[in-house]
Amino acid sequence: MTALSSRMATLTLNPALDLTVHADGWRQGQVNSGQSFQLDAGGKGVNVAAFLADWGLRVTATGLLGDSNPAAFEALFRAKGVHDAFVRVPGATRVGVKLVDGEAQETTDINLPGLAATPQALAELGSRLAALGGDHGTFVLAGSLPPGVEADFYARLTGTLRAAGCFVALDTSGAALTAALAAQTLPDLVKPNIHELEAALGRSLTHEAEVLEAARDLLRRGASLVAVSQGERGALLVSAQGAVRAVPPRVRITSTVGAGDAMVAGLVSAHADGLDLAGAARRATAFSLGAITRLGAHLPSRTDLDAFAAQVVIETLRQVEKT
Ligand SMILES: Nc1ncnc2c1ncn2[C@@H]1O[C@H](COP(=O)(O)OP(=O)(O)O)[C@@H](O)[C@H]1O
Ligand SMILES: O=P(O)(O)OC[C@H]1O[C@](O)(COP(=O)(O)O)[C@@H](O)[C@@H]1O
Repeated sequence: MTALSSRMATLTLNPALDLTVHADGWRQGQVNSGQSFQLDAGGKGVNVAAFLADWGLRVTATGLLGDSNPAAFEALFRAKGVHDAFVRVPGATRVGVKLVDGEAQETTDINLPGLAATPQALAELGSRLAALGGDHGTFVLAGSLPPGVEADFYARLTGTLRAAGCFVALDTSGAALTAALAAQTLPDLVKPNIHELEAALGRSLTHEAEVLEAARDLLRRGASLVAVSQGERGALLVSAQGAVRAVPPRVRITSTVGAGDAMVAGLVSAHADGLDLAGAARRATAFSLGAITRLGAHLPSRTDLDAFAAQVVIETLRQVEKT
């Protein structure tokens, strides 16, 4: 097989067991009563793999997984038919706390650092990635880097994978995103949210024109699609075809956890299907709407996704050339 294979791989160096607590009207610094809780296997690449598998694609999930609490991940992979290529490492995968206030329609996330990666674990992961590179044409590199991993990990891996002819999508934050965006070889697809992009570039992007200019700069430097998500304001997508804003309809939110991961999965599936920019924006937003209207990384039926897609408003943005 060649790197043009349709198989996709997602990489999660820092998975998380997401503990969602529903506590309507909860107040910071007070004793609160909650209504319910749920524990889901998560982390960015895990979620992307789950969404892609729900869409019907063949997916391998790799990364580093604690060997003392892998059951929820293994059950998720079995249920979705995701090939489990995670390296097991000693210890427990972190828990991520997600506090949902259904009244205020607000989700508060507390993400922890995660298990430190040892040189041995990283070496084993390197071998596994090299093997996957032989028969996977698309790689999604997603999530924060755990302690023990250099900030330029994604930047270097992107260079290696793209040199091998793979399509690379990146969704990360902090120093890892800064390094990846400053690298010689950029990922094909980048999906930061607006706050992550501002932090990575070290400047605020208040006006749409500033976001567009930042995205176009990444295109000039080698990316083929930049999607900047902005929560309920939707997302701005920029490619060689132009720029669009995808505005979601108002929906009843169950939890916004996984909204961005679903968008990444939608964009990757749109790329695989050769959709144009507007089609990709519609598909990706429909995936996000599917994610925020349910708990865990599960897509609704194709009928429901089509209904969401039909409600997304695609605004074409004018190219404002600098004089
Ligand atoms: N409150 C919301 N209402 C409607 N759509 C939303 C809402 N929050 C997120 N989305 C959808 O999910 C996409 C990704 O959400 P965002 O919060 O920007 O990503 P991330 O999870 O990476 O921070 C948005 O572009 C939008 O389409
Ligand atoms: O790797 P990070 O940046 O710490 O994020 C981990 C968290 O992100 C999630 O993947 C959700 O991400 P999004 O809400 O951005 O889609 C959770 O499952 C997980 O707890």
